[in-house]
Amino acid sequence: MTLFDDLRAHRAATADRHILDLFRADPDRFARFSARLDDMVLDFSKTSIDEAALDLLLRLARERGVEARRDAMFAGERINQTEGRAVLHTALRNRSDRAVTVDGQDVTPGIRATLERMAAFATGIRSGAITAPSGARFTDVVNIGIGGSDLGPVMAALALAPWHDGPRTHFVSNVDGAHVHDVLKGLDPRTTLVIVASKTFTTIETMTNARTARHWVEAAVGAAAGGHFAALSSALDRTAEFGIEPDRVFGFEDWVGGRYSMWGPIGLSVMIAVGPEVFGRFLDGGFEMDEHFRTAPLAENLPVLLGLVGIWHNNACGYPTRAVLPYDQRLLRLPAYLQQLDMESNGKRVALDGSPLTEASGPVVWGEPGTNGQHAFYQLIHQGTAVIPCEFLVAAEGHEPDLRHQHDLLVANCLAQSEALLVGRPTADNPHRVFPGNRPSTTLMYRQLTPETFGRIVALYEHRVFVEGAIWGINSFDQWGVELGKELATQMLPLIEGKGDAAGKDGSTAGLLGTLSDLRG
Ligand SMILES: O=P(O)(O)OC[C@H]1O[C@H](O)[C@H](O)[C@@H](O)[C@@H]1O
Repeated sequence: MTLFDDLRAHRAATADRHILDLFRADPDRFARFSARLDDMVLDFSKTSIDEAALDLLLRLARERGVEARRDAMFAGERINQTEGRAVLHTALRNRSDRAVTVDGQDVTPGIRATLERMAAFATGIRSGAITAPSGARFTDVVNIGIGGSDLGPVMAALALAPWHDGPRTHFVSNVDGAHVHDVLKGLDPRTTLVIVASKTFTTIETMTNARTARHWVEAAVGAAAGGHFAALSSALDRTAEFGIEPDRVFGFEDWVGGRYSMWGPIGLSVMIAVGPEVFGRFLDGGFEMDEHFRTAPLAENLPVLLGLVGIWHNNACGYPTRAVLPYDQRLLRLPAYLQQLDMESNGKRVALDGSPLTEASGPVVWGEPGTNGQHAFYQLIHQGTAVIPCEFLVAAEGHEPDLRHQHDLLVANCLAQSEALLVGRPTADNPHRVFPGNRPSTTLMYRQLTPETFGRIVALYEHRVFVEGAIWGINSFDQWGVELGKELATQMLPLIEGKGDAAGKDGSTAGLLGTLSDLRG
Protein backbone atom coordinates (compact mmCIF):
# COMPACT_ATOMS: atom_id res chain seq x y z
CA MET A 1 0.00 0.00 0.00
CA THR A 2 1.38 3.39 -0.94
CA LEU A 3 0.21 6.63 0.61
CA PHE A 4 -1.67 7.21 -2.63
CA ASP A 5 -3.55 3.96 -1.92
CA ASP A 6 -4.21 5.13 1.63
CA LEU A 7 -5.61 8.38 0.28
CA ARG A 8 -7.87 6.52 -2.13
CA ALA A 9 -9.03 4.19 0.63
CA HIS A 10 -9.81 7.15 2.85
CA ARG A 11 -11.67 8.83 0.04
CA ALA A 12 -13.67 5.65 -0.64
CA ALA A 13 -14.56 5.33 3.03
CA THR A 14 -15.77 8.92 3.23
CA ALA A 15 -17.14 9.47 -0.27
CA ASP A 16 -20.76 9.55 0.87
CA ARG A 17 -20.15 12.22 3.45
CA HIS A 18 -21.28 15.74 2.58
CA ILE A 19 -18.73 18.55 2.89
CA LEU A 20 -21.37 20.39 4.91
CA ASP A 21 -21.14 17.61 7.52
CA LEU A 22 -17.48 18.50 7.96
CA PHE A 23 -18.51 22.06 8.80
CA ARG A 24 -21.20 20.78 11.20
CA ALA A 25 -18.67 18.58 12.97
CA ASP A 26 -16.03 21.30 13.23
CA PRO A 27 -17.05 24.91 13.84
CA ASP A 28 -13.41 25.91 13.29
CA ARG A 29 -13.18 24.23 9.92
CA PHE A 30 -12.64 27.48 8.03
CA ALA A 31 -9.73 28.46 10.28
CA ARG A 32 -8.28 24.97 10.19
CA PHE A 33 -8.58 24.50 6.43
CA SER A 34 -7.33 27.86 5.27
CA ALA A 35 -3.92 29.50 5.23
CA ARG A 36 -2.76 33.05 5.04
CA LEU A 37 0.13 35.08 3.72
CA ASP A 38 -0.27 38.73 4.68
CA ASP A 39 -3.45 39.95 3.02
CA MET A 40 -3.95 36.78 0.97
CA VAL A 41 -6.05 33.88 2.23
CA LEU A 42 -6.38 30.44 0.68
CA ASP A 43 -9.60 28.77 1.78
CA PHE A 44 -9.79 25.05 1.06
CA SER A 45 -12.45 24.25 3.63
CA LYS A 46 -15.04 23.76 0.86
CA THR A 47 -13.33 20.53 -0.20
CA SER A 48 -13.82 17.01 1.12
CA ILE A 49 -10.37 17.07 2.76
CA ASP A 50 -10.70 16.26 6.46
CA GLU A 51 -8.05 16.04 9.21
CA ALA A 52 -7.13 12.47 8.31
CA ALA A 53 -6.85 13.30 4.60
CA LEU A 54 -4.71 16.34 5.34
CA ASP A 55 -2.42 14.26 7.55
CA LEU A 56 -2.02 11.69 4.78
CA LEU A 57 -1.40 14.42 2.19
CA LEU A 58 1.25 16.08 4.34
CA ARG A 59 2.88 12.71 4.95
CA LEU A 60 2.85 12.11 1.22
CA ALA A 61 4.55 15.47 0.59
CA ARG A 62 7.25 14.55 3.11
CA GLU A 63 7.65 11.00 1.87
CA ARG A 64 8.00 12.17 -1.73
CA GLY A 65 10.73 14.60 -0.68
CA VAL A 66 9.02 17.86 -1.58
CA GLU A 67 11.10 19.83 0.92
CA ALA A 68 14.44 18.39 -0.19
CA ARG A 69 13.55 18.95 -3.82
CA ARG A 70 12.43 22.50 -3.10
CA ASP A 71 15.71 23.21 -1.31
CA ALA A 72 17.64 21.68 -4.21
CA MET A 73 15.82 24.00 -6.62
CA PHE A 74 16.61 27.11 -4.59
CA ALA A 75 20.20 25.92 -4.16
CA GLY A 76 20.73 25.87 -7.91
CA GLU A 77 21.10 22.10 -8.28
CA ARG A 78 20.46 20.69 -11.73
CA ILE A 79 17.04 19.34 -10.91
CA ASN A 80 15.97 19.54 -14.55
CA GLN A 81 17.80 16.30 -15.15
CA THR A 82 16.72 15.55 -18.71
CA GLU A 83 18.16 18.85 -19.87
CA GLY A 84 20.97 18.97 -17.29
CA ARG A 85 19.89 22.39 -16.05
CA ALA A 86 19.33 24.20 -12.81
CA VAL A 87 15.88 25.73 -12.23
CA LEU A 88 16.36 29.24 -10.96
CA HIS A 89 13.57 31.53 -12.08
CA THR A 90 13.37 32.38 -8.37
CA ALA A 91 16.82 34.01 -8.69
CA LEU A 92 15.27 36.60 -11.04
CA ARG A 93 13.22 37.88 -8.13
CA ASN A 94 15.71 37.35 -5.34
CA ARG A 95 15.38 40.66 -3.51
CA SER A 96 17.67 39.59 -0.66
CA ASP A 97 21.43 39.78 -0.25
CA ARG A 98 21.67 35.99 -0.38
CA ALA A 99 23.88 34.67 -3.12
CA VAL A 100 22.35 32.21 -5.56
CA THR A 101 24.96 29.91 -6.96
CA VAL A 102 25.09 27.68 -9.99
CA ASP A 103 28.23 25.52 -10.10
CA GLY A 104 29.74 27.64 -7.34
CA GLN A 105 29.15 30.90 -9.22
CA ASP A 106 26.87 33.60 -7.77
CA VAL A 107 24.40 34.47 -10.53
CA THR A 108 22.86 37.43 -8.67
CA PRO A 109 25.22 40.16 -9.94
CA GLY A 110 24.49 39.21 -13.56
CA ILE A 111 20.74 39.20 -12.93
CA ARG A 112 20.89 42.61 -11.23
CA ALA A 113 23.01 44.07 -14.03
CA THR A 114 20.49 42.90 -16.64
CA LEU A 115 17.62 44.24 -14.57
CA GLU A 116 19.37 47.61 -14.41
CA ARG A 117 19.93 47.61 -18.17
CA MET A 118 16.26 46.77 -18.67
CA ALA A 119 15.26 49.58 -16.31
CA ALA A 120 17.48 52.11 -18.10
CA PHE A 121 16.08 51.07 -21.46
CA ALA A 122 12.48 51.06 -20.24
CA THR A 123 12.93 54.46 -18.59
CA GLY A 124 14.48 55.84 -21.76
CA ILE A 125 11.63 54.62 -23.93
CA ARG A 126 9.04 55.92 -21.45
CA SER A 127 10.63 59.35 -21.09
CA GLY A 128 11.43 59.79 -24.76
CA ALA A 129 15.19 59.87 -24.11
CA ILE A 130 15.46 56.75 -26.28
CA THR A 131 13.73 57.34 -29.59
CA ALA A 132 13.52 55.86 -33.04
CA PRO A 133 16.55 56.78 -35.22
CA SER A 134 14.46 59.57 -36.73
CA GLY A 135 14.09 61.15 -33.29
CA ALA A 136 10.41 60.18 -33.10
CA ARG A 137 9.12 59.02 -29.76
CA PHE A 138 8.01 55.39 -29.52
CA THR A 139 4.26 55.36 -28.98
CA ASP A 140 3.73 51.59 -29.32
CA VAL A 141 5.59 48.46 -28.33
CA VAL A 142 4.94 45.13 -30.05
CA ASN A 143 6.16 42.02 -28.23
CA ILE A 144 6.60 39.14 -30.65
CA GLY A 145 6.88 35.80 -28.85
CA ILE A 146 4.90 32.66 -28.14
CA GLY A 147 4.32 30.31 -25.20
CA GLY A 148 6.44 31.43 -22.27
CA SER A 149 7.64 34.43 -24.24
CA ASP A 150 4.08 35.67 -24.63
CA LEU A 151 1.57 34.35 -22.09
CA GLY A 152 3.20 35.87 -18.99
CA PRO A 153 3.66 39.36 -20.44
CA VAL A 154 0.16 39.29 -21.98
CA MET A 155 -1.32 38.33 -18.62
CA ALA A 156 0.78 40.89 -16.72
CA ALA A 157 0.05 43.76 -19.08
CA LEU A 158 -3.64 43.35 -18.30
CA ALA A 159 -3.20 42.57 -14.60
CA LEU A 160 -1.16 45.73 -14.12
CA ALA A 161 -3.37 47.92 -16.30
CA PRO A 162 -4.07 50.42 -13.47
CA TRP A 163 -0.32 51.25 -13.51
CA HIS A 164 0.04 51.40 -17.29
CA ASP A 165 1.37 54.86 -18.10
CA GLY A 166 3.96 54.05 -20.78
CA PRO A 167 3.59 53.41 -24.50
CA ARG A 168 0.78 51.16 -25.68
CA THR A 169 1.70 47.46 -25.66
CA HIS A 170 0.65 44.85 -28.19
CA PHE A 171 1.37 41.17 -28.50
CA VAL A 172 1.81 38.95 -31.53
CA SER A 173 2.18 35.22 -30.99
CA ASN A 174 0.37 33.06 -33.54
CA VAL A 175 2.10 32.12 -36.79
CA ASP A 176 -1.27 32.78 -38.42
CA GLY A 177 -0.52 35.87 -40.49
CA ALA A 178 -3.85 37.24 -39.36
CA HIS A 179 -2.36 37.96 -35.95
CA VAL A 180 0.64 40.03 -37.02
CA HIS A 181 -1.40 41.65 -39.77
CA ASP A 182 -4.22 42.74 -37.50
CA VAL A 183 -1.88 44.06 -34.81
CA LEU A 184 0.42 46.00 -37.16
CA LYS A 185 -2.48 47.33 -39.24
CA GLY A 186 -3.36 49.89 -36.58
CA LEU A 187 0.22 51.00 -35.88
CA ASP A 188 2.71 53.45 -37.32
CA PRO A 189 6.05 51.71 -38.01
CA ARG A 190 7.88 55.03 -37.54
CA THR A 191 6.89 55.14 -33.88
CA THR A 192 6.79 51.41 -33.06
CA LEU A 193 9.37 49.44 -31.10
CA VAL A 194 9.37 45.72 -31.87
CA ILE A 195 10.62 43.38 -29.16
CA VAL A 196 11.46 39.90 -30.35
CA ALA A 197 11.08 37.63 -27.34
CA SER A 198 12.37 34.10 -27.68
CA LYS A 199 14.51 32.15 -25.25
CA THR A 200 15.92 29.98 -28.02
CA PHE A 201 15.56 32.48 -30.87
CA THR A 202 14.70 29.54 -33.12
CA THR A 203 10.95 29.26 -32.57
CA ILE A 204 9.51 29.28 -36.07
CA GLU A 205 6.37 31.24 -35.21
CA THR A 206 8.36 34.03 -33.56
CA MET A 207 11.08 34.17 -36.18
CA THR A 208 8.49 34.28 -38.96
CA ASN A 209 6.52 37.06 -37.29
CA ALA A 210 9.74 38.93 -36.50
CA ARG A 211 10.76 38.87 -40.18
CA THR A 212 7.30 40.09 -41.18
CA ALA A 213 7.58 42.94 -38.69
CA ARG A 214 11.09 43.70 -39.95
CA HIS A 215 9.81 44.08 -43.53
CA TRP A 216 6.99 46.28 -42.27
CA VAL A 217 9.40 48.61 -40.48
CA GLU A 218 11.91 48.56 -43.34
CA ALA A 219 9.23 49.56 -45.81
CA ALA A 220 8.71 52.72 -43.77
CA VAL A 221 12.18 53.64 -42.52
CA GLY A 222 14.59 51.65 -44.69
CA ALA A 223 18.04 51.08 -43.23
CA ALA A 224 17.05 52.67 -39.90
CA ALA A 225 14.85 49.63 -39.12
CA GLY A 226 17.44 48.19 -36.72
CA GLY A 227 16.76 51.05 -34.33
CA HIS A 228 13.20 49.83 -33.97
CA PHE A 229 14.13 46.37 -32.65
CA ALA A 230 15.13 44.84 -29.35
CA ALA A 231 15.54 41.17 -28.41
CA LEU A 232 15.04 39.07 -25.29
CA SER A 233 16.82 35.74 -25.46
CA SER A 234 19.32 33.31 -24.03
CA ALA A 235 20.83 32.78 -27.50
CA LEU A 236 22.91 35.92 -28.05
CA ASP A 237 24.63 34.54 -31.16
CA ARG A 238 21.28 34.19 -32.88
CA THR A 239 20.07 37.68 -31.93
CA ALA A 240 23.23 39.07 -33.53
CA GLU A 241 22.59 37.00 -36.64
CA PHE A 242 19.13 38.51 -36.82
CA GLY A 243 20.77 41.94 -36.84
CA ILE A 244 19.77 43.22 -33.43
CA GLU A 245 22.27 45.61 -31.86
CA PRO A 246 23.94 44.07 -28.78
CA ASP A 247 22.91 47.01 -26.58
CA ARG A 248 19.30 46.21 -27.44
CA VAL A 249 19.60 42.57 -26.43
CA PHE A 250 18.62 41.45 -22.93
CA GLY A 251 19.90 38.00 -22.17
CA PHE A 252 19.06 35.32 -19.68
CA GLU A 253 20.47 31.93 -18.81
CA ASP A 254 19.26 28.45 -19.62
CA TRP A 255 18.27 27.91 -15.98
CA VAL A 256 15.23 30.10 -16.58
CA GLY A 257 12.53 27.94 -18.16
CA GLY A 258 10.46 29.60 -20.88
CA ARG A 259 7.20 29.33 -18.93
CA TYR A 260 8.92 30.72 -15.83
CA SER A 261 10.62 33.61 -17.59
CA MET A 262 8.33 36.63 -17.21
CA TRP A 263 10.30 37.80 -14.15
CA GLY A 264 13.35 38.71 -16.19
CA PRO A 265 14.01 40.12 -19.67
CA ILE A 266 10.87 38.47 -21.09
CA GLY A 267 8.97 40.96 -18.90
CA LEU A 268 10.52 43.96 -20.71
CA SER A 269 7.32 44.95 -22.54
CA VAL A 270 5.55 45.01 -19.17
CA MET A 271 8.34 47.06 -17.60
CA ILE A 272 8.08 49.59 -20.44
CA ALA A 273 4.32 49.78 -19.90
CA VAL A 274 4.29 50.24 -16.12
CA GLY A 275 7.83 51.40 -15.33
CA PRO A 276 10.70 49.71 -13.48
CA GLU A 277 9.38 50.64 -10.05
CA VAL A 278 6.03 48.88 -10.50
CA PHE A 279 7.78 45.95 -12.19
CA GLY A 280 10.00 45.79 -9.10
CA ARG A 281 6.93 45.56 -6.90
CA PHE A 282 5.78 42.58 -8.97
CA LEU A 283 9.20 40.98 -8.29
CA ASP A 284 8.81 41.81 -4.59
CA GLY A 285 5.55 39.85 -4.53
CA GLY A 286 7.13 36.85 -6.21
CA PHE A 287 10.02 36.96 -3.75
CA GLU A 288 7.63 37.15 -0.82
CA MET A 289 5.92 33.97 -1.99
CA ASP A 290 9.34 32.31 -2.49
CA GLU A 291 10.32 33.11 1.09
CA HIS A 292 7.02 31.75 2.33
CA PHE A 293 7.36 28.59 0.23
CA ARG A 294 10.94 28.07 1.44
CA THR A 295 10.32 28.60 5.12
CA ALA A 296 6.69 28.11 6.17
CA PRO A 297 5.82 24.74 7.71
CA LEU A 298 4.14 22.49 5.17
CA ALA A 299 0.80 22.67 6.98
CA GLU A 300 0.74 26.47 6.64
CA ASN A 301 2.42 26.74 3.29
CA LEU A 302 0.12 28.07 0.57
CA PRO A 303 1.78 26.48 -2.48
CA VAL A 304 2.10 23.17 -0.62
CA LEU A 305 -1.54 23.21 0.47
CA LEU A 306 -2.78 24.21 -2.98
CA GLY A 307 -0.67 21.41 -4.43
CA LEU A 308 -2.07 18.91 -1.94
CA VAL A 309 -5.62 19.97 -2.77
CA GLY A 310 -4.72 19.23 -6.39
CA ILE A 311 -3.32 15.79 -5.45
CA TRP A 312 -6.44 15.00 -3.42
CA HIS A 313 -8.78 15.87 -6.27
CA ASN A 314 -6.70 14.23 -8.96
CA ASN A 315 -5.32 11.11 -7.31
CA ALA A 316 -7.75 10.38 -4.47
CA CYS A 317 -11.03 11.59 -5.99
CA GLY A 318 -10.17 10.92 -9.64
CA TYR A 319 -11.27 14.33 -10.97
CA PRO A 320 -9.31 14.81 -14.19
CA THR A 321 -9.74 18.57 -14.63
CA ARG A 322 -9.78 21.71 -12.57
CA ALA A 323 -11.27 25.10 -13.39
CA VAL A 324 -9.49 28.34 -12.54
CA LEU A 325 -12.11 31.04 -12.14
CA PRO A 326 -10.75 34.51 -11.40
CA TYR A 327 -13.43 36.95 -10.30
CA ASP A 328 -11.01 39.58 -11.45
CA GLN A 329 -11.29 40.75 -15.04
CA ARG A 330 -7.64 41.76 -15.08
CA LEU A 331 -6.74 38.10 -14.55
CA LEU A 332 -8.48 37.30 -17.82
CA ARG A 333 -5.39 35.54 -19.15
CA LEU A 334 -4.48 33.69 -15.93
CA PRO A 335 -6.20 30.48 -17.07
CA ALA A 336 -4.33 30.53 -20.41
CA TYR A 337 -1.07 31.27 -18.60
CA LEU A 338 -1.71 28.41 -16.18
CA GLN A 339 -2.48 26.04 -19.01
CA GLN A 340 1.13 26.36 -20.14
CA LEU A 341 2.61 26.59 -16.66
CA ASP A 342 0.74 23.58 -15.34
CA MET A 343 0.10 21.35 -18.34
CA GLU A 344 3.51 21.81 -20.00
CA SER A 345 5.23 21.28 -16.65
CA ASN A 346 3.23 18.35 -15.34
CA GLY A 347 1.72 16.75 -18.43
CA LYS A 348 4.18 13.86 -18.16
CA ARG A 349 3.81 10.09 -18.36
CA VAL A 350 7.13 8.91 -16.99
CA ALA A 351 8.95 9.45 -13.72
CA LEU A 352 12.37 11.10 -13.43
CA ASP A 353 14.04 7.73 -13.96
CA GLY A 354 12.03 7.12 -17.14
CA SER A 355 9.73 4.49 -15.67
CA PRO A 356 6.00 4.78 -16.48
CA LEU A 357 3.96 6.63 -13.88
CA THR A 358 1.49 4.55 -11.95
CA GLU A 359 -0.41 7.59 -10.70
CA ALA A 360 -2.33 10.12 -12.79
CA SER A 361 -0.23 13.26 -13.33
CA GLY A 362 -1.14 16.74 -14.52
CA PRO A 363 -4.86 17.41 -14.71
CA VAL A 364 -6.49 19.46 -17.46
CA VAL A 365 -6.57 23.12 -16.42
CA TRP A 366 -9.16 25.42 -17.89
CA GLY A 367 -11.27 28.42 -16.98
CA GLU A 368 -12.48 31.90 -17.68
CA PRO A 369 -13.12 34.89 -15.47
CA GLY A 370 -16.29 35.16 -13.47
CA THR A 371 -18.90 36.36 -13.87
CA ASN A 372 -18.66 35.58 -17.60
CA GLY A 373 -18.19 31.86 -17.07
CA GLN A 374 -21.41 31.73 -15.07
CA HIS A 375 -23.34 32.57 -18.23
CA ALA A 376 -21.51 29.98 -20.25
CA PHE A 377 -20.22 26.73 -18.74
CA TYR A 378 -21.23 26.84 -15.07
CA GLN A 379 -24.31 24.81 -15.96
CA LEU A 380 -22.03 21.78 -16.31
CA ILE A 381 -20.14 22.62 -13.12
CA HIS A 382 -23.38 22.67 -11.14
CA GLN A 383 -25.40 19.91 -12.77
CA GLY A 384 -23.15 17.94 -15.11
CA THR A 385 -22.14 14.36 -14.41
CA ALA A 386 -18.46 15.29 -14.01
CA VAL A 387 -17.24 16.89 -10.81
CA ILE A 388 -14.98 19.87 -11.56
CA PRO A 389 -12.98 21.23 -8.63
CA CYS A 390 -13.16 25.02 -8.95
CA GLU A 391 -10.45 27.46 -7.94
CA PHE A 392 -11.93 30.90 -7.34
CA LEU A 393 -9.82 34.04 -7.04
CA VAL A 394 -11.24 37.33 -5.84
CA ALA A 395 -10.05 40.71 -4.55
CA ALA A 396 -11.70 42.37 -1.56
CA GLU A 397 -11.28 45.70 -3.28
CA GLY A 398 -11.31 46.78 -6.88
CA HIS A 399 -9.42 49.67 -8.41
CA GLU A 400 -12.49 51.70 -9.35
CA PRO A 401 -13.79 53.44 -6.23
CA ASP A 402 -16.65 54.96 -8.20
CA LEU A 403 -17.79 51.48 -9.17
CA ARG A 404 -17.76 49.96 -5.70
CA HIS A 405 -21.30 48.67 -6.22
CA GLN A 406 -20.09 46.67 -9.22
CA HIS A 407 -17.23 45.21 -7.23
CA ASP A 408 -19.67 44.23 -4.49
CA LEU A 409 -21.79 42.48 -7.09
CA LEU A 410 -18.70 40.69 -8.41
CA VAL A 411 -17.68 39.46 -4.95
CA ALA A 412 -21.28 38.45 -4.18
CA ASN A 413 -21.30 36.31 -7.29
CA CYS A 414 -18.00 34.68 -6.42
CA LEU A 415 -19.08 33.72 -2.92
CA ALA A 416 -22.53 32.70 -4.14
CA GLN A 417 -21.04 30.31 -6.68
CA SER A 418 -18.85 28.46 -4.19
CA GLU A 419 -21.79 28.40 -1.78
CA ALA A 420 -24.10 27.03 -4.48
CA LEU A 421 -21.56 24.35 -5.37
CA LEU A 422 -21.27 23.34 -1.73
CA VAL A 423 -24.87 23.58 -0.55
CA GLY A 424 -26.71 22.86 -3.78
CA ARG A 425 -30.45 22.46 -3.83
CA PRO A 426 -30.74 18.71 -3.42
CA THR A 427 -34.51 18.54 -3.15
CA ALA A 428 -36.77 20.01 -5.75
CA ASP A 429 -40.05 18.76 -7.18
CA ASN A 430 -38.49 18.65 -10.62
CA PRO A 431 -35.27 16.60 -11.17
CA HIS A 432 -34.10 19.11 -13.76
CA ARG A 433 -33.94 21.68 -11.01
CA VAL A 434 -31.91 19.61 -8.57
CA PHE A 435 -28.44 20.91 -7.71
CA PRO A 436 -26.60 18.02 -6.05
CA GLY A 437 -24.18 20.30 -4.18
CA ASN A 438 -21.25 18.80 -2.30
CA ARG A 439 -19.00 20.02 -5.12
CA PRO A 440 -15.52 21.17 -4.10
CA SER A 441 -13.89 24.53 -4.53
CA THR A 442 -11.06 26.64 -3.15
CA THR A 443 -11.05 30.42 -2.89
CA LEU A 444 -7.99 32.63 -2.96
CA MET A 445 -9.02 35.99 -1.55
CA TYR A 446 -6.65 38.97 -1.50
CA ARG A 447 -7.06 42.61 -0.62
CA GLN A 448 -6.47 44.05 -4.08
CA LEU A 449 -4.73 43.05 -7.30
CA THR A 450 -1.63 45.16 -6.66
CA PRO A 451 1.70 44.44 -8.41
CA GLU A 452 2.87 42.67 -5.24
CA THR A 453 -0.28 40.55 -5.04
CA PHE A 454 -0.05 39.69 -8.71
CA GLY A 455 3.56 38.56 -8.15
CA ARG A 456 2.46 36.44 -5.21
CA ILE A 457 -0.32 34.82 -7.24
CA VAL A 458 1.98 33.87 -10.13
CA ALA A 459 4.66 32.51 -7.77
CA LEU A 460 2.00 30.65 -5.77
CA TYR A 461 0.91 28.77 -8.88
CA GLU A 462 4.50 28.16 -10.01
CA HIS A 463 5.30 26.51 -6.69
CA ARG A 464 2.01 24.61 -6.61
CA VAL A 465 2.98 23.06 -9.94
CA PHE A 466 6.38 22.27 -8.40
CA VAL A 467 4.81 20.57 -5.37
CA GLU A 468 2.52 18.39 -7.47
CA GLY A 469 5.35 17.50 -9.86
CA ALA A 470 7.61 16.56 -6.94
CA ILE A 471 4.90 14.34 -5.46
CA TRP A 472 4.43 12.56 -8.77
CA GLY A 473 8.21 12.25 -9.10
CA ILE A 474 8.33 13.81 -12.55
CA ASN A 475 10.51 16.45 -14.17
CA SER A 476 8.31 19.54 -14.26
CA PHE A 477 10.92 21.54 -16.16
CA ASP A 478 11.27 19.89 -19.55
CA GLN A 479 8.78 19.78 -22.41
CA TRP A 480 9.76 17.05 -24.84
CA GLY A 481 6.12 16.57 -25.71
CA VAL A 482 6.08 19.68 -27.88
CA GLU A 483 8.88 18.46 -30.17
CA LEU A 484 7.20 15.90 -32.42
CA GLY A 485 4.59 18.30 -33.75
CA LYS A 486 7.29 20.86 -34.54
CA GLU A 487 9.33 18.29 -36.49
CA LEU A 488 6.35 17.04 -38.42
CA ALA A 489 5.27 20.61 -39.27
CA THR A 490 8.68 21.24 -40.81
CA GLN A 491 8.32 18.08 -42.88
CA MET A 492 4.73 18.94 -43.73
CA LEU A 493 5.41 22.40 -45.13
CA PRO A 494 6.71 21.29 -48.55
CA LEU A 495 3.60 19.12 -48.94
CA ILE A 496 1.38 22.12 -48.15
CA GLU A 497 3.34 24.14 -50.70
CA GLY A 498 2.62 21.41 -53.25
CA LYS A 499 6.28 20.43 -53.54
CA GLY A 500 6.28 16.97 -52.06
CA ASP A 501 4.69 13.62 -52.19
CA ALA A 502 2.20 12.42 -49.61
CA ALA A 503 3.26 8.78 -50.02
CA GLY A 504 3.70 7.13 -46.65
CA LYS A 505 1.31 9.50 -44.88
CA ASP A 506 -1.57 7.99 -42.95
CA GLY A 507 -4.91 7.89 -44.77
CA SER A 508 -6.43 10.87 -43.01
CA THR A 509 -3.42 13.13 -43.51
CA ALA A 510 -3.18 12.12 -47.17
CA GLY A 511 -6.92 12.76 -47.52
CA LEU A 512 -6.63 16.21 -45.97
CA LEU A 513 -3.66 17.08 -48.20
CA GLY A 514 -5.76 16.06 -51.19
CA THR A 515 -8.68 18.14 -49.97
CA LEU A 516 -6.38 21.14 -49.44
CA SER A 517 -5.13 20.98 -52.98
CA ASP A 518 -8.72 20.59 -54.31
CA LEU A 519 -9.91 23.58 -52.30
CA ARG A 520 -6.97 25.66 -53.44
CA GLY A 521 -7.83 24.71 -57.01
O1 LIG B 1 10.92 31.45 -26.02
P1 LIG B 1 11.01 30.45 -27.11
O2 LIG B 1 12.35 29.77 -27.17
O3 LIG B 1 10.65 31.07 -28.44
O4 LIG B 1 9.98 29.33 -26.83
C1 LIG B 1 8.60 29.54 -26.85
C2 LIG B 1 7.84 28.32 -26.37
O5 LIG B 1 7.93 27.30 -27.33
C3 LIG B 1 8.29 25.99 -27.02
O6 LIG B 1 7.69 25.16 -27.96
C4 LIG B 1 8.02 25.50 -25.63
O7 LIG B 1 7.05 24.49 -25.61
C5 LIG B 1 7.60 26.57 -24.67
O8 LIG B 1 7.98 26.17 -23.38
C6 LIG B 1 8.25 27.88 -24.99
O9 LIG B 1 7.83 28.83 -24.04
